[in-house]
Amino acid sequence: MVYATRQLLAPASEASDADRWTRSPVRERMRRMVAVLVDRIGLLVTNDPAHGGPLGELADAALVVEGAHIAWVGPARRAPAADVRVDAANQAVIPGFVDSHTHLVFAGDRAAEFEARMSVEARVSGRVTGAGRAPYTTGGIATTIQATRAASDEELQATALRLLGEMRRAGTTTVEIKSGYGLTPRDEARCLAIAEALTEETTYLGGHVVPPEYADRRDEYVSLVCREMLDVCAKHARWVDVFCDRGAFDLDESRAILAAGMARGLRPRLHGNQLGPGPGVQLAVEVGAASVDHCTYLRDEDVAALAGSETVATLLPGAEFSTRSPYPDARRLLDAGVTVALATDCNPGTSFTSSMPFCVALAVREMGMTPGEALWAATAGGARALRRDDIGVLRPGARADFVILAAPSYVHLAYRPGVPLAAAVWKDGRPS
Ligand SMILES: N=CN[C@@H](CCC(=O)O)C(=O)O
Ligand SMILES: [Zn+2]
Repeated sequence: MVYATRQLLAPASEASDADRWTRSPVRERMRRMVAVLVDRIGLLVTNDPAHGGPLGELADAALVVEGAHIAWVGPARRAPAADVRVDAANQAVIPGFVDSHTHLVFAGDRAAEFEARMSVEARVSGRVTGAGRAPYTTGGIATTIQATRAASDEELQATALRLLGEMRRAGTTTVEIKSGYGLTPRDEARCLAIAEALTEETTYLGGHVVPPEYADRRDEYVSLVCREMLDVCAKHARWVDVFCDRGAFDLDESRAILAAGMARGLRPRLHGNQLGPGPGVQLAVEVGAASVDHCTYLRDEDVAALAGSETVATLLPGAEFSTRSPYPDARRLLDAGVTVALATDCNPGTSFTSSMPFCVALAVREMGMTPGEALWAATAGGARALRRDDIGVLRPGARADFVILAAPSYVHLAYRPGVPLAAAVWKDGRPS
């Protein structure tokens, strides 16, 4: 089982023998005592600058796992003794991907919307051109809201679990999950409760769009998001997010939604500058957001504001791919000194991919990132976007989340696009 959801959701009184064993302190102590040596790593990416450069690469390396954490990292010839040895067969090992932006709790399918968007463009222009003929609009979100409200908890959970399984098999070991397709107090709270059973990184996105029933009562909806909806959602979330963009929320509305969440102890992050230039980036910097996500349309002052801040620019190339929009200019951000992360934005409307390797390949091919920069952004960058220092890095004390690739180098993630290269994925010190 990739995620121990059943144990998390099952009331204690209903625990089976297997559940009791899974949680038993004896098992936990036994697990901690076993040291696992991952040996013969041809190329180890640690993301620890102590080993040189941002990627902290080590050739002919090894690492030792104890319990859920990394205990030792270094040259294979100096590896300490261990209880169990795993042979990496001279392949590359990288930190697990940190997918810091996903919308996994939803129901329904929008393949028809995608097909129409692709087909209209081709028919109008007579050939496939860039964006502008049939651009993505936020209108399609209503389709997913309707399906999500109609779905049972079990259906929503099953979809999220299926997507998490896809992610894990591709090498992702940490996932942020947003609400945002319920948009009633009851539906947002149940979406977040489902997300909370799957990850620590949950995000309240009642401010995704104004749902159709509030179309003529925007102020009432913003008030609902800031009060009654937040009241029932805050306990399930670590983060508050808002979609500050054309067709979603304006600057004042977005500021109010973030302020309300922050007053309840949630930490801010934003969707911004996806559909056009706008105030999202400036607002993110103003409120000290951990991340502003999309960043497709940036003015010079936006880049400068990010460069002078702790706010990460999280780029979501799956969205530009699936909406046939211009890609964000990662090179411009990196050259200005901005911290860049990559994430999938997995959602049924703009980016129905669960694959971080696909996003890495797009970032390298289309956004001016080197393979090394893209790998860092998909691992350490994602960790920064979640303000975490225990993931996205392989050093003693960090979580033992890593991927043994079926490749001699991480460069293959972009060099061999679409090819499943995650040979083994370890999460919390265990292969999964
Ligand atoms: N940009 C806003 N929200 C999603 C898309 C939502 C949808 O179309 O369903 C995104 O991150 O791309
Ligand atoms: Zn999103």
